[in-house]
Amino acid sequence: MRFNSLDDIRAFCRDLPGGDAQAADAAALRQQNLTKPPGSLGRLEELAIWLARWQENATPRLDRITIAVFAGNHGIASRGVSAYPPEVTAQMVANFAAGGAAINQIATLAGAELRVVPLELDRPTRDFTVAAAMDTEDFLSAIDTGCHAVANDCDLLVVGEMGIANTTTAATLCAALLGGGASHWAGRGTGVDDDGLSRKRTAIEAALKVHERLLGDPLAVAAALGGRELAAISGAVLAARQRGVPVLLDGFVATAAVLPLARLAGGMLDHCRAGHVSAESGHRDLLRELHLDPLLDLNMRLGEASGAAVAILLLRAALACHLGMATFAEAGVSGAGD
Ligand SMILES: Cc1cc2ncn([C@H]3O[C@H](COP(=O)(O)O)[C@@H](O)[C@H]3O)c2cc1C
Ligand SMILES: O=C(O)c1cccnc1
Repeated sequence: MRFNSLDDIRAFCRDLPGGDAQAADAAALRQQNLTKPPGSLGRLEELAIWLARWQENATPRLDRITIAVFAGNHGIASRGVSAYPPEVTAQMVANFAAGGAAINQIATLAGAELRVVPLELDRPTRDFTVAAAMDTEDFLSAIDTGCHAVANDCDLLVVGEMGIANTTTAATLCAALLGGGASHWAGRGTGVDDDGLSRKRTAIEAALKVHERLLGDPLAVAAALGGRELAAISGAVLAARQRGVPVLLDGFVATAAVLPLARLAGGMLDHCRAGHVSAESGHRDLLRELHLDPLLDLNMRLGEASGAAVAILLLRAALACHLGMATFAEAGVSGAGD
């Protein structure tokens, strides 16, 4: 799939694929017949049914899981909004390739393929307190990169990011599209001190002023106040919707990346689940705004898809029960009131 204009994206969002209701009904019926009191596996039951709906298959699979970590650099990093220098983005991309990051360990444990996608790291986006971070062409190109990260035969997509200063970008998108002010959405990210947090708030406020006239247009906001790796995440989420691939979102940054899409169309994130709620302040409120109930709450605040990757293990538990358990009839177990 290729979006040649912002209007192409808007058109796709107006006519979203709805998943397979029959596959979901069949999976729900199977859950009723498995050897357990109805509902006793709690959210694991709902997760199995959700996989069936969005894979369009009553017998869902988790044979091929892709974790896509998109990386980008941000002009706003020059404002002293991160505890780390921008070189760390490329250095961590090298660390992912060498197998030395947290996500490498969790991906291996979860049986998932890790795909790291750097987006023009030596050409940071513009400082959005001065000008638009990206022009439309740049934004669409990042969306396209995200679309290409989703294979047709993928059973589950997990999205995350690496980009020094991108918690400022994420907070700016939230403030622009949800209101509430810079202080509400700015958190400590990699661990900025009080001065750093204050620089973050100042940058967000300046950006909101400079781009005030765009604030009613979610895609214009995503281009002017976003980042390439966030745009790529939204592209991957769009492609997943088209290709019948359910998605796990990682933390604050990955969730903020899809906020502009959610503003375009109710139901846009129905094929997505929040893998976890990050300790980054703002994530819990953002999830509430998007009606996403996180699967895990582990006080993690790393990014790089790590929280969502841990949640793959829960999906594997849900699927193992769904596919492997016996029904009451098969096991000769009496039902309630038999
Ligand atoms: C060594 C290291 C590894 C990381 N892995 C993810 N992030 C996370 O931290 C960054 C966002 O925080 P801020 O907005 O404060 O810069 C992103 O790159 C994010 O993925 C990391 C950050 C560091 C330093
Ligand atoms: O929740 C996140 O996405 C996050 C938190 C801190 C640093 N980087 C990312």
